[in-house]
Amino acid sequence: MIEIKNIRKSFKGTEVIKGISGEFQQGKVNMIIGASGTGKSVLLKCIVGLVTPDEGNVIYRGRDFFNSEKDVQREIRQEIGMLFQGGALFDSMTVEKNVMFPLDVLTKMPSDEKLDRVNFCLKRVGLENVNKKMPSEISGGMKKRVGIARAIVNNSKFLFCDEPNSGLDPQTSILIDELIKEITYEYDITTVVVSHDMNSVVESGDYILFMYQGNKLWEGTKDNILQNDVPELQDFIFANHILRRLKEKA
Ligand SMILES: Nc1ncnc2c1ncn2[C@@H]1O[C@H](COP(=O)(O)OP(=O)(O)OP(=O)(O)O)[C@@H](O)[C@H]1O
Repeated sequence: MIEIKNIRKSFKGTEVIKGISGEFQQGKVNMIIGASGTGKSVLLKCIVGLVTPDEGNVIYRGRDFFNSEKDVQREIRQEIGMLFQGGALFDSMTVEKNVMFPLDVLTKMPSDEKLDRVNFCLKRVGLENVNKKMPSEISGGMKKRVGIARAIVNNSKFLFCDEPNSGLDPQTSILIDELIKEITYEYDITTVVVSHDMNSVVESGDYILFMYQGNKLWEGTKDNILQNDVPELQDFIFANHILRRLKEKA
């Protein structure tokens, strides 16, 4: 589990995260949702330690990240896998080298063991016989799969995904959502996904934190999000015309 407590962050006197708390459960897909510019990415960066909050705590299975010694912070960092927007693969490295990268940097594993682990993860995300391809030779959906393989290669306990569906067609988006869900449940990972894709939210959101202008306005699950009584969340959800029409018919 990851607990966040009263996170605040300002840039040049403007507060963009205004005291957010929440609990991201282990073995669940936890989602941070909200409109563009509302602070989702800044909150995610505070959680993974890329940005230091002005106030608040981020607690990884009992370890308070910002109040820990450097070696504990390093230990937590090694347990984190990240899937960045657009995949963020290294263009000059093969698929195999991309997935192996965290093992090269973070472990002293022998080469044959590293290769076995890379092959296992590539197979797990449905990719075989692509080891020697360059990122430019594979599709956007395949790049995301490679990104997921790289994020779990070091047996991550925490998986962060920033807009995993960006740039994908609706069918590929669904496959990527399914993969993130399956991996989360199978390996009992605490997964946190930043998204503004309502399809993903209603399919995957075991826990959902809705942000609006730096505040948490609602939290709940995919099973009760459509019954919320928060006008800002309703506007966010029903900005999707199909959902709006379904609501009007209901
Ligand atoms: N390093 C920074 N310096 C100053 N302002 C920043 C910085 N990073 C983010 N902001 C501001 O913080 C606010 C929230 O940005 P953020 O990127 O978290 O939004 P978001 O909800 O992730 O949006 P999107 O869905 O478009 O990615 C914005 O007003 C942005 O301009």
